[in-house]
Amino acid sequence: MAKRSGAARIGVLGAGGRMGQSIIERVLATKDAVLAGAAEKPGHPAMGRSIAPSLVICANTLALAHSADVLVDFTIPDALEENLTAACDASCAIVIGTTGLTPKHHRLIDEAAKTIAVLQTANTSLGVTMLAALVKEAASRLGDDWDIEIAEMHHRHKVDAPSGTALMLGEAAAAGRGVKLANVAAKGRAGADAARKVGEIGFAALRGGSVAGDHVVILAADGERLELGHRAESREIFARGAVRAALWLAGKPAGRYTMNEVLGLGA
Ligand SMILES: NC(=O)C1=CN([C@@H]2O[C@H](COP(=O)(O)OP(=O)(O)OC[C@H]3O[C@@H](n4cnc5c(N)ncnc54)[C@H](OP(=O)(O)O)[C@@H]3O)[C@@H](O)[C@H]2O)C=CC1
Ligand SMILES: O=C(O)C1=N[C@H](C(=O)O)C[C@H](O)C1
Repeated sequence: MAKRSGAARIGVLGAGGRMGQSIIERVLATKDAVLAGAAEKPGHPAMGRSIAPSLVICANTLALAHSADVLVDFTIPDALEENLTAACDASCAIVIGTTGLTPKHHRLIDEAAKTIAVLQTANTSLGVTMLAALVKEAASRLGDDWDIEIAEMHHRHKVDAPSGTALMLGEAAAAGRGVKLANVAAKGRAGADAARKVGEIGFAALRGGSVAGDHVVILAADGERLELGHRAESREIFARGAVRAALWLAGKPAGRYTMNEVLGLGA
């Protein structure tokens, strides 16, 4: 990947979306970043919209990848394969913030990371990255008699549940406990047979209004409760973290990187 010289050129995918718009603003306000362009899916109402002098939102992800050092993808899971293919074909790094990813998507990311630099995270904020480390530590030190539950609230438009961040915090708790999340996760309890099972990590998802993203991990024992949480006051924090990650990733050799590395918290 020899495309980089000077400021990093960033291409934004999902440019008409809530995060896409916020990331474009952040790139334009960042000294070391240059907006290479922005793309949306064909036929999107934002197509052709002006985003900077002589730059409009286009539908050609591959052309954008060729003109960028790094793509920033906050779109939908179904767009991931095409976005990774374009990034690999153009030898362009990619930051993936899209949530709702399945194991199949993670296999595609691992495969792409053999060719290009890829950073995937469900949450680009500094606070949540730190929170995940704290949750892992707490889960590893407190015994199995501490029940772990994760609650989150997001705006009324969010389509995936539990949030990618809630699942990431669940992974952190499970890793602290030395178990696999898939074996202990309880998502959306309901009905007359929903009593908590020993060792479960439970999830509750609330949706409403314009909430940017609230998460709390509750560790509950007999007689006491530890709550570790984070509240996003606006999408700006995610955009700030995404651009920071993009600048860090541009020019890196092929591999799969983490937000912890961007923030110097270790792999
Ligand atoms: N990692 C993090 O820190 C954060 C992650 N997210 C995640 O980012 C994703 C986007 O969130 P948000 O911006 O709120 O959602 P939006 O629905 O507002 O934006 C997604 C955009 O992507 C567009 N899109 C769909 N398919 C394609 C495609 N093939 N190519 C290019 N663009 C496409 C959508 O178009 P259309 O509307 O027509 O479908 C839409 O404009 C979600 O998965 C969300 O959970 C959000 C915040 C922070
Ligand atoms: O869709 C959102 O808005 C958000 N999605 C991410 C998630 O699923 O965790 C991150 C953040 O909480 C906002």
